[in-house]
Formats: sequence, C-alpha cells, structure tokens
Amino acid sequence: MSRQFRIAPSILSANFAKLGQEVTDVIASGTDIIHFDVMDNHYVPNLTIGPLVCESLRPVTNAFIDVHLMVKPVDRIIPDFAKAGANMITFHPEASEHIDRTLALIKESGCKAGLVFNPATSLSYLDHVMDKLDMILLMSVNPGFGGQKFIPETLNKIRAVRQRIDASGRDIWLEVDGGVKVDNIAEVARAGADTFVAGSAIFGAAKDTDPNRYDTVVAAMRAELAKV
Ligand SMILES: O=C(CO)[C@@H](O)[C@H](O)COP(=O)(O)O
Repeated sequence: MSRQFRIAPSILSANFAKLGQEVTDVIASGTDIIHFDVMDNHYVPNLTIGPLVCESLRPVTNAFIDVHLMVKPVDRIIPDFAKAGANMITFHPEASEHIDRTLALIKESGCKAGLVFNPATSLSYLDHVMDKLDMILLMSVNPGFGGQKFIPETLNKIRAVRQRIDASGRDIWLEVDGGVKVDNIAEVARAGADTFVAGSAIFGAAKDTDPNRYDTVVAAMRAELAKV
C-alpha cells in the first residue's frame, strides 16, 4: 500500500525573531505541516511557546498546525490551542489523568487528536483508544530539545505501531519526531512512518551560505522518500 508522506518542520529550531516569515518560507519550500512544540519547564526541562504564538501565526499561513503538547497537566490548555487555530493536538499519556477524557476534549474542541510516546513509553496505552486517534507520534529522542540524535530502537517501535494501525483499518497518521535527517528519513519511512518532524535538519541547514537552504534540504528529503 503506498503511503502519503508529510514533512513537518518543527519551528522549535526556527528563528523566533522572524517566526511568521520562517513559517511562510518553510511551507513554500515544499513542506506540508507546521509542527508546534509546546514545552512547560515541568513535564520537560525546557520552556517554549503557547497559544498566543499559535494565534499570531494562524493568519500568516493556511498550513495545518500540529501542536505537540509537552505539558502537565494537559487538559486546561487544550481549548486555548483550539481557539488559537490548532488543527491537531497531541499529548503524552503520562501527562493526562484520564486519557479518554483528554482525547474527547480535543475532539469536542474541533481538532484532530493524537497520543505521543517517549522512547521508553509502552505502546500498551494504545490498547483501548485506537478508534479515537487521528495520529500516533513516536518520539525518537527524549523530549525537550531539538538537535538530538535519533534513537535506533525507535525503528522497532515504528514497525510495531504500523502493524497496529494497519490492523485497525483506520487512517491514523504515524509521525516520528527527533533526529530525522536526509540520511535517515528513508529508513524511518520504510519502517512505517508517514509523517516526519524535522527541526534542526531543516532550519539549521547551511544557514549562512545557501539562500535557498529550505528548498535544498526539503528537496533532498523528498528525493530520499521517493526511493521508499
Ligand atoms: O519535540 C521535539 C523535542 O522535544 C522535537 O520536535 C524536536 O524539536 C525535533 O528536533 P530535531 O531533532 O529535528 O532537531
């Protein structure tokens, strides 16, 4: 079965002083969705951006905004992100007191919903919620920072989740996040992923030397995906 591949630049690695332009440029380079990392300095040891920034970006782009919540507690911020224009909201099961309730809250707010798994989080959290998921996000690094190295064991986890998605018969996106680059994106796709978060690989590309750096790196990723 052929899969549609989506490239999701993580704006965590963008230049925050010109974020609107960064989003416009990176979508124009041929990427598909904006990955928006929300960190609270509690669930993860870093602090990033919230609903106000999402609201400011919404008029700048028509692109799908995929909000990855690395916050605890999770429920009270969900309506704010929905109002701010998020299209998808994902959260970590360990950060929710009631996973089914949190998924329902996201859906009631009008967004698509997904669960995120850290490298050592058990897939058993999927057991009773597959019918409610639009996306499963597998972290291939421990959450909190861009620019980390891809953890190879993630490939086995991707294969296991791909089997579960195919068995479900549902159209659930399988996103992989952390250390995804030109030189491993094809391997990640072959394992079963269809949506690829890339932060440092895109926004860090040839920063000072190549004015078309996003186009260059995104084209290289697409060329790798075309081989799968
Ligand atoms: O959520 C996270 C980190 O917690 C990721 O979205 C990273 O920001 C991806 O960055 P790279 O590994 O691609 O630099």
